[in-house]
Amino acid sequence: MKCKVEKSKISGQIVCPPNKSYSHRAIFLASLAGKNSSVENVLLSADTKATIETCEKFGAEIKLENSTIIVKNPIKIGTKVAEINTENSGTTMRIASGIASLFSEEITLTGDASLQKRPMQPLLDALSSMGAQCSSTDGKPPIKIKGKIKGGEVKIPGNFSSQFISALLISAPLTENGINLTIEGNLVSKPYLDATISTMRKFGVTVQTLIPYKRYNISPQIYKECTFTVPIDFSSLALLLSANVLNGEDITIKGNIGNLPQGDEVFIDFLEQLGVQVTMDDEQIKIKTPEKLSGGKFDLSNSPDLLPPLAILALKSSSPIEIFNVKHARLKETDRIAIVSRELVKLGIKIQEKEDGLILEASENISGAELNSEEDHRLFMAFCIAGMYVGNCTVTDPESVQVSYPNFVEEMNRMGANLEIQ
Ligand SMILES: O=C(O)C1=C[C@@H](OP(=O)(O)O)[C@@H](O)[C@H](O)C1
Ligand SMILES: C=C(OP(=O)(O)O)C(=O)O
Repeated sequence: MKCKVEKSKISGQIVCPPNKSYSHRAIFLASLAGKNSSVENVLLSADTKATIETCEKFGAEIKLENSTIIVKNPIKIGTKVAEINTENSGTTMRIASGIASLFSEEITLTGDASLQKRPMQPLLDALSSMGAQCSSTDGKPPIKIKGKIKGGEVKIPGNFSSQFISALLISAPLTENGINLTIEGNLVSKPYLDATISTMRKFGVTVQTLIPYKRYNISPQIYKECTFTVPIDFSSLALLLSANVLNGEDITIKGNIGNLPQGDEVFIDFLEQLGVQVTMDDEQIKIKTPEKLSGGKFDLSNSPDLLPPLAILALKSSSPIEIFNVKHARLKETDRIAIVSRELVKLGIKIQEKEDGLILEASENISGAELNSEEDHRLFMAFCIAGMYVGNCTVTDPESVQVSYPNFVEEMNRMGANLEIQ
């Protein structure tokens, strides 16, 4: 399927979707805690449904009431587990692998074609060093894990994905000995580790930080019952804000902003650097956009998911937008550096692809094109927003929005966009 995109102006109010990363973490931790933990304002998307189904396979009983998840019975370590398929969700795959290592029976985890290309070896090596037997296809899913790990000293490289470290932290309190964790090299996507630790704290577990983003100690503990409320998703908000900058007229974005750490909040600073005025309180965000953005250099090491919404702002920028320090964006649902470079050039943006980022500059000749999003939800949404600015575009794979923002197309059209699924 594809989506035809005509030049569009959008206006009015829109509610930002709940946060995907916190929904995953809270569903897992509520399922590991005692009876009757709940997660309010949970994101219900294909990725978070994969997490719910994974917890059910691990033996949890979960009830859904409107947008609240209630765990009737927690995960039972030792339940006989059939194969787990986490579909397109890297977060689910990584955290579930950590939990699988607490079971003594072998568990197979797999995912869709995209997930089968994403790295798992550093996490499997870390679990093996604690006594698990792990196998995989070239370090990628499908993988097999046979625990059970007892904990102890573990080392893991930080330069591929913070999700490996989140996975070890979440499983650590449930090991016999606890875990002493050392992160080797520079850690990417650091705020996602803060998100993991904050969520663990809400569920009554303490992570001792010996050296931030380097050394952690987690003693044996139990997760305690909690009612967790999920805040808005700054990664989805970044897409809404870039839609507003390129195509918006008097838009108000609503949602529970909360005070939990979110690396992608830095998008607000990026917009200000580009010359956009942002007004924000606890419940809503409004912006005022200049005729032309001013360009600049942006370090996305801690916020890789901002690459698509930031890259498309080059369309309205008088100077280049340089994105750097984000080689790990190549390890997502697609190689986002390569695909953004390959596709946005079709609109007439001049692009230099670097190993760790992109330099993008608008040209005189901006025109519509057929854009291939390669079934990557963030690329599909960013390309549609770019298409709304340029006009006369098509973007492939509209169904990918199910992963993080299921009603994206309907919401854009409600606000006046001209997106037609064909
Ligand atoms: O833990 C998480 O919820 C996530 C961590 C980040 O991945 P990496 O740590 O692999 O960069 C981010 O890109 C992803 O969308 C969600
Ligand atoms: C990379 C992403 O998610 P995950 O790693 O969970 O697949 C994403 O949502 O952009």
